[in-house]
Amino acid sequence: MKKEINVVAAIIENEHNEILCALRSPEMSIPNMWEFPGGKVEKDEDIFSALKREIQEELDCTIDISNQFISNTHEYETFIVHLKSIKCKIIHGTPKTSEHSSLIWLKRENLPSLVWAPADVPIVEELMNEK
Ligand SMILES: Nc1nc2c([nH]c(=O)n2[C@H]2C[C@H](O)[C@@H](COP(=O)(O)OP(=O)(O)OP(=O)(O)O)O2)c(=O)[nH]1
Repeated sequence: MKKEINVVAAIIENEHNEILCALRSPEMSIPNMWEFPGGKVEKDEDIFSALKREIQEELDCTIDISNQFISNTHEYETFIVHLKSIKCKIIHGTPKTSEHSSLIWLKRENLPSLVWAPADVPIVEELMNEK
C-alpha cells in the first residue's frame, strides 16, 4: 500500500494581486517543480497551525489565514498526497528562500507558465477561473 500524506499549501496573495510561487529544489522530493509553500501536517496538529508553522519555518513569515480553498488528492508513483490549499496573507516578514530554489510573485494569468507539481494543477486551474 502506498503511503498517504496530508499536506497544506498556502495561497499567499499580495497587494498587487500576485501569488507566491515556490520552486522545489533538486534535493527535495518532486524536485524542480513549482508549488505553493507549505508542508506536511503533523500528528495531532490542525491544518491551520501546520500551515502557520511551515510558513514560519520555510519563509520566515507570519501569516493570517483567510479561507480554505480547494483540496486535491493526487497519486504519485510512490505515495498519495491529500493536498489542502488555504488562502492567507502575510502579516509579518518578507519571504526568504531557505529550502526552495526560488520564490516568485506571479499574477494569476501567468501561473500556467510554470511547471507545477502534478497535485497542484487543479488548484492553479481553480485560481485561473476565479477572476
Ligand atoms: N508544500 C507543498 N508540498 C506539495 C505541494 N504539492 C505537492 O505535491 N506537494 C508534495 C511534495 C512533498 O512530497 C509533500 C510535502 O511535504 P514537504 O513540503 O514536507 O516536503 P519535503 O520535501 O520536506 O518532503 P520529504 O522530502 O521530507 O519527504 O507534498 C504543494 O503545493 N506544497
